[in-house]
Amino acid sequence: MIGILGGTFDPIHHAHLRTALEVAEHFGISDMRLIPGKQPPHRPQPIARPEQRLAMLQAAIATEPRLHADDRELRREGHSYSFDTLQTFRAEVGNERPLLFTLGFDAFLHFERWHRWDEILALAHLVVVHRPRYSLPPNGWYEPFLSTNPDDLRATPAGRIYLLSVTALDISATHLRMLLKQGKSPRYLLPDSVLDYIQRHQLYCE
Ligand SMILES: Nc1ncnc2c1ncn2[C@@H]1O[C@H](COP(=O)(O)OP(=O)(O)OP(=O)(O)O)[C@@H](O)[C@H]1O
Ligand SMILES: O=C(O)c1ccc[n+]([C@@H]2O[C@H](COP(=O)([O-])O)[C@@H](O)[C@H]2O)c1
Repeated sequence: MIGILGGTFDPIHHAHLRTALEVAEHFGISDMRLIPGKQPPHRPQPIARPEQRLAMLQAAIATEPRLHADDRELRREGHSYSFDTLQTFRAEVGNERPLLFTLGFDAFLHFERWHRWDEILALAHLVVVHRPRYSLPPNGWYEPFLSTNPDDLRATPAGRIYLLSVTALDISATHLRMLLKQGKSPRYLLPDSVLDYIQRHQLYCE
């Protein structure tokens, strides 16, 4: 089983890290990939450069062996579509190994607008994690795909949607960038190693 958490990570924060770790522990995953997007679709483009977002991610996960920084989207030109990313995983690991693509409620609410969204479940399972202030509408398109049994996801390579409560942390990168712009400290909302990097490179201050 390979776990995947994609994001803009501008910058990475404790809610991303807890989500990645809690998904890994819930499913017993030893290889959880955090994948920064080079050109994230459907949102304003990041402020920090791709290599800076990767460096902050690497600093954040340096001491946790289950979490791995994966730079495949940074090596690809154009929009960082998840469908394309998942296809590269399938080319590497074949069609049998379960892939667990993790995303928060906020991202999942727009899933039907994603590039080739209706083909993504043929490539991976989706683990949709709770995020404070967001909820899913009842009777959504996704209901026939829901599973509540982790063994279902272990037994098949793709095709299920699993809702998971993770520690509720109302942290967003937008809020962290706003604090920094206002000259306030985001300390304790993200790892000190990431804050050190931000300060050394004077990121998000204007
Ligand atoms: N506080 C949180 N709780 C649960 N999931 C989260 C949280 N923050 C981010 N995520 C999830 O992590 C993934 C990457 O998120 P992203 O890098 O866009 O962070 P963000 O804090 O939402 O950033 P921004 O404020 O810049 O949009 C998405 O799937 C998102 O839903
Ligand atoms: O593939 C798409 O069309 C698509 C559209 C929006 C978001 N995503 C993915 O969703 C993840 C979270 O995105 P974001 O913008 O919240 O950082 C990240 O892996 C993105 O690549 C993917």
